[in-house]
Amino acid sequence: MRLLQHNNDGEFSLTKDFVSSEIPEYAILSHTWGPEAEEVTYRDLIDGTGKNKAGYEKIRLCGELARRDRLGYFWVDTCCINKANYAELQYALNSMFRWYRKATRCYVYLSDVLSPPLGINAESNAQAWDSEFWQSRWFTRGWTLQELLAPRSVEFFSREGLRLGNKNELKQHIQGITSIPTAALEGAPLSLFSVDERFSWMERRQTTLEVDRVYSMLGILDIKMPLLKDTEAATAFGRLREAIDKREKCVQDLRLTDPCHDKKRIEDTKGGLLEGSYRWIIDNSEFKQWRNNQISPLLWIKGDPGKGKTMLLCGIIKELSKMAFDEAFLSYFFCQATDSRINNATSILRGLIYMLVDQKPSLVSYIQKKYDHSGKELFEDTNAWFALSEIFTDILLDPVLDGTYLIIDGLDECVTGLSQLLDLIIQTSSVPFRVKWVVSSRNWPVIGERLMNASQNLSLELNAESVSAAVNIFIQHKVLDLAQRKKYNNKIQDAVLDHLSLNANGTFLWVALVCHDLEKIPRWAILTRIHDFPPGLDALYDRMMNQIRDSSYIDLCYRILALIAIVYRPVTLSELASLVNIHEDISDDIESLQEIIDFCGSFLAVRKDAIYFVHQSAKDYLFSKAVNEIFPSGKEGTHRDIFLRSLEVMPRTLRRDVYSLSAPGFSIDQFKQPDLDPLAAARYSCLYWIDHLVDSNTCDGEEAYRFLQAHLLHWLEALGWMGKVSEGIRAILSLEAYILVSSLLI
Ligand SMILES: Nc1ncnc2c1ncn2[C@@H]1O[C@H](COP(=O)(O)OP(=O)(O)OP(=O)(O)O)[C@@H](O)[C@H]1O
Repeated sequence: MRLLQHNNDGEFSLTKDFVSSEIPEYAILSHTWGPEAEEVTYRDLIDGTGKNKAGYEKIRLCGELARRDRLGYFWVDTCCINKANYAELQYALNSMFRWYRKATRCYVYLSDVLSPPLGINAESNAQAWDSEFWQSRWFTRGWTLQELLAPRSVEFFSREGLRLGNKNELKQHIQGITSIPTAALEGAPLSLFSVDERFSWMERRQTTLEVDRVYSMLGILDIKMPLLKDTEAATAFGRLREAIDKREKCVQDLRLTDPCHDKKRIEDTKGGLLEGSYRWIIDNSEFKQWRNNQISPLLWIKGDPGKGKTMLLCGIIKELSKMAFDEAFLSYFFCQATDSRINNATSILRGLIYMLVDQKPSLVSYIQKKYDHSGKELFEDTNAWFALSEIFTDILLDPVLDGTYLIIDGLDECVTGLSQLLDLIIQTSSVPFRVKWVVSSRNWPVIGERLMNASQNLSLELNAESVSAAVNIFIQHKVLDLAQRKKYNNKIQDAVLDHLSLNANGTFLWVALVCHDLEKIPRWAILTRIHDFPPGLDALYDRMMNQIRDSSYIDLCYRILALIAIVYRPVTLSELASLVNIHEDISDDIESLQEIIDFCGSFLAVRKDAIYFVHQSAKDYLFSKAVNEIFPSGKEGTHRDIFLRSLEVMPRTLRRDVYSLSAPGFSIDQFKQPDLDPLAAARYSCLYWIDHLVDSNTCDGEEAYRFLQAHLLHWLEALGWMGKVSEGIRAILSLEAYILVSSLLI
């Protein structure tokens, strides 16, 4: 970027061409062009001509204002770009938005607005000024749209160079003139506004050349385009739309889940984030050292189950999100072993990249070329990890991501590809990368061996005092809530508070589980039963298990727990009903299904119709301490049960034209799923029946063959409605491999 700088003689001259990382602070001018001959060009400045041109005055004004604001450099589009150089012009067109955004100050020179009123006749002058401002040509031109939106500080000046106000002070006027939402004027990320809405801001604006309307939108849409030849000008808008459509398709295919929604769901499932219980981290010395880059850009937060790592990371994200947009980007991922969509290294990379391109869409350029060759397969085939890690490292080298924060919660819950993920994290937390990482995990030696020396460590056990204080805040909050809802008197409230404080041992989860159980105990029984809750997570799980053993529904509870522990993604209540063979009369009765889940102690929780383990440690407990009871025929037996149940459920549901639409060729975009979805109970089975067959290790595909013979097309139709045909093809390929291996074994 070439800037202007004052000389000793009071005039100004061009500087060298700065590379991005070296650009000093500068001011920038926004104006409308007069007749071309009157504007000062790059050539004029090189040749020392142009002082007599009318355009010289506004450059001088910009220089004076920059000096007033203690800025040594300034930039003016008429003379800082050598338009005779094609490569430079192309670079400038694609960089203009960023240059306006990075400017410390932007001065808008309104050549058709006179100074605001002073002294006598102020009121009538004010009206004249008002109407000149509203009618100013500056608001009708194409390029000035990005000059209004991109910079943080925009000040308006009259023809005489007097200050009229800044973007914030004149916000009401500007909003009225342009119809641009106030949030966008206040600097909200433009990616929050739809592409169509952003196009609409340009609708009534003009540019000298039609093609400039396209170029002036590039930054606003955060897209890069090569310069078009004159012959291509007529199709410029079409090309821009096409580039945007291609980009959107690529991002859609990249998105597996939205980590932002996962975070909301996890926070909600865990009962909401309590501010007082995580704020200690902000003042923690290791955290501060990491923030100040003193030891390592990689912070590893480690602690035992239920110590509050996930919620702590939610809190850290909340704090980091308070940074101004564009100061740094923030991308995160919450890993959950219980959900096959978010429990592996490839999904983690997809999530992190998705969040980055969502905030900075032009980063898609690092993916687009490969995606244009391979389509969605790029993110899904056997080489997906390699392709994605290459894309990820390229993206992280982009200077625009300097100081970006990357966060992964639950490395111990990354079931596939943990080792390669750790390598990548360590690699990208060193020079030349300038991103900062926060990762969390349990105290697992396999993770410790890799991260211990490569990161700044923050152990929750070594910060026991802060964690205990945070747990106490959590206890007080939970007990107060219980006391209010269950109308405890002071004696009961104090007894609960005492028992929890004495036994929590710095473990949030223990408190959460006990409070969950206290909900079900009547007020009058609390004083006698509060001591039934032993300290320690495992002891609490033992107690829950004993309650199931003593209940009349032991068999049903075991089948449900086994199923929820084995499924590849959380199932809904109606899917559960169809998969564990619950009595037909209640399979549609949500309240009864919910009651059945309650029989499983506090191991399970239902959120938004989906069933989850209350915590990963509950599932771990079942696998380590109750595996023989829950899985009498081993895990393979449960896989086989789910497979066989799926083969019963699907034929009952799937049929030709399952939604009774009659018309062939019905577009999926026009389709609205009915409230009573005929596929509801069979969705899980359609997606995963083959995976369960494969994992059951049962050496015959006879049942599968019979099902496919009768229902292959029905199944494909159902997958089509679910938008999961490619998953079906992947499943068929794995069935084929499975049958092949099985037949060799026979
Ligand atoms: N700041 C907080 N606000 C509200 N609830 C919290 C907070 N911290 C912890 N909890 C409660 O404690 C429980 C356990 O916390 P969390 O899941 O964060 O532990 P964890 O250390 O990530 O466990 P694990 O390593 O086993 O996954 C949560 O389900 C929630 O109920």
